[in-house]
Amino acid sequence: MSGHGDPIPMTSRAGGALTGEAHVPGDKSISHRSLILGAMAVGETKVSGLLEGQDVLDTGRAMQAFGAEVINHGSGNWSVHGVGVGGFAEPDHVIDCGNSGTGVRLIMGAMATSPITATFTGDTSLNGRPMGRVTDPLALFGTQSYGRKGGRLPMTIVGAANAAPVRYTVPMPSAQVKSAVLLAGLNAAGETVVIEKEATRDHSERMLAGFGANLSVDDTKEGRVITLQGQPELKPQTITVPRDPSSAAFPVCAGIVAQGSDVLVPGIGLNPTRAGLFTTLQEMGADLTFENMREEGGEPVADLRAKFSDNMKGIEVPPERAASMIDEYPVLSVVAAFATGKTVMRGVKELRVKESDRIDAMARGLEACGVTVEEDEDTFIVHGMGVGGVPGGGTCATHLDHRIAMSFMVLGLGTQKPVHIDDGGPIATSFPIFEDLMRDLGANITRD
Ligand SMILES: O=C(O)C1=C[C@@H](OP(=O)(O)O)[C@@H](O)[C@H](O)C1
Ligand SMILES: C=C(OP(=O)(O)O)C(=O)O
Repeated sequence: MSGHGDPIPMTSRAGGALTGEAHVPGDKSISHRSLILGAMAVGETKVSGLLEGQDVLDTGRAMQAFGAEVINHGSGNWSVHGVGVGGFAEPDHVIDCGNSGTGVRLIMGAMATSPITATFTGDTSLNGRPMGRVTDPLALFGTQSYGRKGGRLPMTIVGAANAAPVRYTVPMPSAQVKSAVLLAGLNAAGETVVIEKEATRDHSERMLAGFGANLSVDDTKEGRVITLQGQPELKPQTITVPRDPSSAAFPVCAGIVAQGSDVLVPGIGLNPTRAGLFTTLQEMGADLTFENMREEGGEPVADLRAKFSDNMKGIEVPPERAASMIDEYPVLSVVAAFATGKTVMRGVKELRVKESDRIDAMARGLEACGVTVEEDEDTFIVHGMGVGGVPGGGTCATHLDHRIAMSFMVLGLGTQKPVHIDDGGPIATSFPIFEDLMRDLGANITRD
């Protein structure tokens, strides 16, 4: 999906409590990986609860272009007939990854050590994002890349024949880069080692092990050292995709900021590499509780109960927590506007290379709604105005960024005047049922 349709301006207004249960869709990170690893296994992988957002649908189409069969059985049930490690066919058209950084970077890794050539593109947002962070380590395998200036898409990748394994320390906290190198290492004979100084989401490691790859993870002074034996035969799996904590963040934060609310968001994974937002909200004094704590598929899971919180304080978010909540800073900065005092977010420069520059997008939108912010390259500070104190009334630019769009819709549920966004279309990339789900809870969110 290289373009979007007409912009969809939207408005959210305060008024009325949000109540009931919010069943959020499947995890986006795990959905992408289910399709890609399914395509690299031999035989049929069955997936239930797949996120049917545009990002994941684009990855499914890409896997078909590389020769896998991807079948939609309805109601979130999909199957993938994989072609095996090293079995990708050369696509006969350009691979369009739409809005998805995860999709394009993981797929580049997955094809980088097969002797085939593929050209990748995306929408205006994705074509502005840096790909050098992936093509630099892929070059160590012998993979060649030809992109636009600054390592931007559209880009052609020429896969390496007979790739040698690599040892690579990821220079920034990025699960996408780590995963791209691991996926490339699958078709390199010998041991590929990836080292990350800060732990990032570990779905690739867990799922590779689940598919039968020989992989070990060691915590050392150097960091997390992941060692993968190349050229395994991956075994097809039956996967139940858990609900996405990054999507859960929106009804949870909406419940916290909308007067009188009591919202239950059931079945959310609390994998420590993903759950930083919920810890942060509790530290701020938000009325957020974990009910029915349990284990599912080896992961901690809980039902999250979020109630209107009128006594939150701004805090310093520890920078070492950033990777575990990287996609949640936009909506955290909304909650911070309703706290008293400053919320200081340091170590967040990765936000500048997401679907938009998320520090800039949130700063400008919050200012348009009467909130004072401060920023530097790596820091974002929101000056809270307390419950009832946030004016609202602005129109916020979403820059083809789903999380910016949803964050400002949450803001409007607690402000004095309505909050507008110029385009809610990108919400469909990760949370296609967002509007219906929020309205069912009682949120006043409308298309203009
Ligand atoms: O690996 C993944 O599934 C993701 C990794 C993160 O990106 P980075 O690797 O760029 O931090 C995150 O922002 C993205 O939404 C999903
Ligand atoms: C950053 C995100 O996704 P991606 O990098 O896959 O586009 C996100 O979903 O917030």
